[in-house]
Amino acid sequence: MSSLFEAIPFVENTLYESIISDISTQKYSIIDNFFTTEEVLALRDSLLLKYEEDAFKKSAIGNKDNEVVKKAVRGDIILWIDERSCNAAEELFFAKINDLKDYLNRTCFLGINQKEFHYAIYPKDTYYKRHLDTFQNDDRRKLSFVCYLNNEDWKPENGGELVLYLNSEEKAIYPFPGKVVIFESQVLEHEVKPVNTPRLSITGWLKTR
Ligand SMILES: O=C(O)CCC(=O)C(=O)O
Ligand SMILES: [Fe+2]
Repeated sequence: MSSLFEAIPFVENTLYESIISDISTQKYSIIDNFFTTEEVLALRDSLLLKYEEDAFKKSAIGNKDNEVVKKAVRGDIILWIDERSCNAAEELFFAKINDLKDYLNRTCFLGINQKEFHYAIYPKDTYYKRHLDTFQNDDRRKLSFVCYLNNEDWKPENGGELVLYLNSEEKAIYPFPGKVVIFESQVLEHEVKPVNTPRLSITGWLKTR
């Protein structure tokens, strides 16, 4: 008799295995070219178009039921992405995210069955102070996911490093285009250093119900 697991072919994915290994040993993983140059370009165009349409709003601290806008803590402006009404670029984005999510669920039994993603723009002189990505009234966020959509010529002098506060060191990560950073939402405190050139990204969370 064939078992349920034999019915679903499993192909090991080297990239995903290295992400899983990184997260289990150090609580975070950095993937330099998770998105191709073309994908970044399409997603950046999508972000900029929506910004021109004025769809962004000042981001808030707290979740959707408990929102307070606090400029002293974070200065980015955000736009949530609705997976049910995606454009072509966003569809490709979610195809990659869902593939990774399904792999994580099959290999790590994480039980991820929800996700939420938003575009973010950090205008000049904004930042996001040191924080954890979980809320007092909601601990469903398991993995945080940041994808940078900056121009190819982004320079370290532009600021906006993501700093992860590890046990023994502070890890600074430059927001180069196509790079993805994944980390454990409930464990790793982090911050975004002040930017002196607008900084573009998509941030999201893989969640349990
Ligand atoms: O953009 C980043 O590098 C991190 C953003 C962040 O920490 C957040 O939105 O919670
Ligand atoms: Fe965060």
